[in-house]
Amino acid sequence: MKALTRLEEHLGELTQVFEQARQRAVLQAEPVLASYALAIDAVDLLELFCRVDQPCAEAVFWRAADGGRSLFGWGVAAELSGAGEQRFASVDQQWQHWLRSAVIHGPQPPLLCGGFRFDHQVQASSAWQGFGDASMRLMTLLLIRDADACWLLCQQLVGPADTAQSRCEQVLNEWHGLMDRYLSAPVVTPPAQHRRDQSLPRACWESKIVQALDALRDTSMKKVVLAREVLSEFSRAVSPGRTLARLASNDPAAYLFAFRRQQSCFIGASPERLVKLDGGRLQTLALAGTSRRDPDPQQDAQLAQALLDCEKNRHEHALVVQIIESSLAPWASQLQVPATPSVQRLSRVQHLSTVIEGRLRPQTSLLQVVEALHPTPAVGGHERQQAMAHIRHCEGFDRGWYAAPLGWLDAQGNGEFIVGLRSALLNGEQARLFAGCGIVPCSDPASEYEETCIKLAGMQLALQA
Ligand SMILES: C=C(O[C@H]1C=CC=C(C(=O)O)[C@@H]1O)C(=O)O
Repeated sequence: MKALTRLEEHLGELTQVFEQARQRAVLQAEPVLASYALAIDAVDLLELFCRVDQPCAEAVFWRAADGGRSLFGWGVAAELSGAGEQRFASVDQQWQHWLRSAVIHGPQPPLLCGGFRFDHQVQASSAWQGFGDASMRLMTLLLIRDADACWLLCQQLVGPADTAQSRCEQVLNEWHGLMDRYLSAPVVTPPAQHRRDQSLPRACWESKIVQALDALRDTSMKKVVLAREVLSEFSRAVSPGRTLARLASNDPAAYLFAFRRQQSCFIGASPERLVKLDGGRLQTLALAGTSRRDPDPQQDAQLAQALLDCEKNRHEHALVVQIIESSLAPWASQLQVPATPSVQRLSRVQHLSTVIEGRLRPQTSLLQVVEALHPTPAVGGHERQQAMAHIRHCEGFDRGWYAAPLGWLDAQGNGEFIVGLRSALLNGEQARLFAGCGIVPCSDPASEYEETCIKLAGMQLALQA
């Protein structure tokens, strides 16, 4: 807590940074990005997220699966958005534009975090209002933790008509709001009791799989991923903090994320990295092919071996590897692609997984790679346009940010995006849960349905009182 109260001591420097940005903004006649970072004592960012768990907070939490970087963002200073086909490019261009004149101070560069809608061609349903086709936010306060090092980043967009003082005040107001919530006694609300679930009846969903199998037989489409949405209702508002804490303890090997926007929170524990970029080194992951886990280690090892030996799962997986490799080729060199997959174990499921590494080509940005990869056949299908059209016409609900790229990028071009799987959209007493499966010609509708149930179980457990 001591670590979190030092901002006032830096007010002089903070004002100087904002003043410099204001002067540039006057010269350029447009707002200028200003960021000020300072090292602070290590803070448990998950605990921070849980303690400031109150409705209407604009907050973000993100934690890498390898226990690497965690982020906690509070308050929105500015947002880069985009719509339609150009959404990745337009965020990229606006970000580059801001960075050309930015005033940056301290040991961490400015950083955006947010996400992209799964399919920009589908109109957002009312549940997903506020999330956008592309929405990368400059959070007013961003806490970054890498291993034991921790930083506080204050970010603002300073306009020509602003004063440095007014910008400082905004940062301090957010800071005090955060501290008030953090330091006040936690509001202990009784846990929400699960009331009921609504979803497409099993037979109807399985008939969609039969329809997909027909399409795989009758067209040149080779794979399509179909998902289910389950609308769960609870006795009272579901707490994002409590849910996130449970996800963290139930599945420590997953990426954790929570995007709080107005009354809603998109939350999850995803096993799937889309792409990580660190100093030009690129890492991505092909993840497809699933089996359940078994509490008995011997049985569990047998299930893993059966997954590796299963022709259907190997085919489903190989398609993902092949497409990721070809999608990356224009953007990355020296690609290393292992010939055989390994097994990635999570608490409830195990997946076939292949780590793919390479070097980013010059003049290429992280968002160009994200755009090239999304949607991989692990969440869309192959051929991509055919599969997307099939999902659009047959799935029957709005995926929103489910199965979409979520993550962060910084002013040095580094960043990481994951795929928004094993997730739910919380809104008051309701939670929409999502899970899907890759359908290939020999898929069995009943087994696919059961696979979605296992994939949903992690979130269901986290939501349970
Ligand atoms: C689409 C999902 O999982 C994908 C990722 C891993 C394994 C998958 C599979 O085996 O079908 C899916 O492609 C989901 O969890 O909703």
